[in-house]
Amino acid sequence: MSNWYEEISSKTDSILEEIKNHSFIKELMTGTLPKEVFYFYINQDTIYLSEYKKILAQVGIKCDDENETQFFLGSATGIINVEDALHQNFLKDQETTKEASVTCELYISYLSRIVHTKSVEEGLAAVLPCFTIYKDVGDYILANQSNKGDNPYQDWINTYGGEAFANSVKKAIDITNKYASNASPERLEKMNEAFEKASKLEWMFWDSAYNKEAWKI
Ligand SMILES: Cc1ncc(CO)c(N)n1
Repeated sequence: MSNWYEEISSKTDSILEEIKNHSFIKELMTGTLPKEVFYFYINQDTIYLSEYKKILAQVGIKCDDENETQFFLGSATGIINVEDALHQNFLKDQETTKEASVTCELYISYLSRIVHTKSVEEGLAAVLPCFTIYKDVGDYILANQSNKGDNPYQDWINTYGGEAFANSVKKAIDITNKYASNASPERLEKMNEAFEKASKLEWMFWDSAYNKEAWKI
């Protein structure tokens, strides 16, 4: 019997395919991604994660089961501590900015609006691609790369392709499926829209880093 996540991931499969085929991901896999592009990405991702922590905590507060709240609060602190360490490691000795790019600002603002002004179901659907897409990309690279020994980005790849992250992604999916199973058709439609929009924003986030996106003014 299929569940909400299976259905929405098959509907948005083309976005995931576009992400896997993006030059950013292809070059990350071969290790040929220019260093300055990766630094731009990690710098923006540091800014993104500092807001995403708060967004996850907010989703957790809205859940009505204590274990679910614990899971999201734990994700906000635990997983992101791991990611922060990864980021600090890659960014050491690099010049950094505190200014979010247009796309980073858009993604953070979108998630924040959904979790603060919409239903818990929509909030869960909006934050889910951050879990699932990174896991899918991590697994995809691990399964297809031929240079595990000498890829400068291997620590990044292992973080998202690893088992610890997979467990946490599974839990996020299970919680969201549970809420979806009790949602009205109207609310399910909103969940689908949120999942799709956040998935597109994931693609845009990588694309904006690849092009070192600048504010027009
Ligand atoms: C933009 C973005 N989405 C998802 C993740 C995974 O946590 C991340 N580090 N950055």
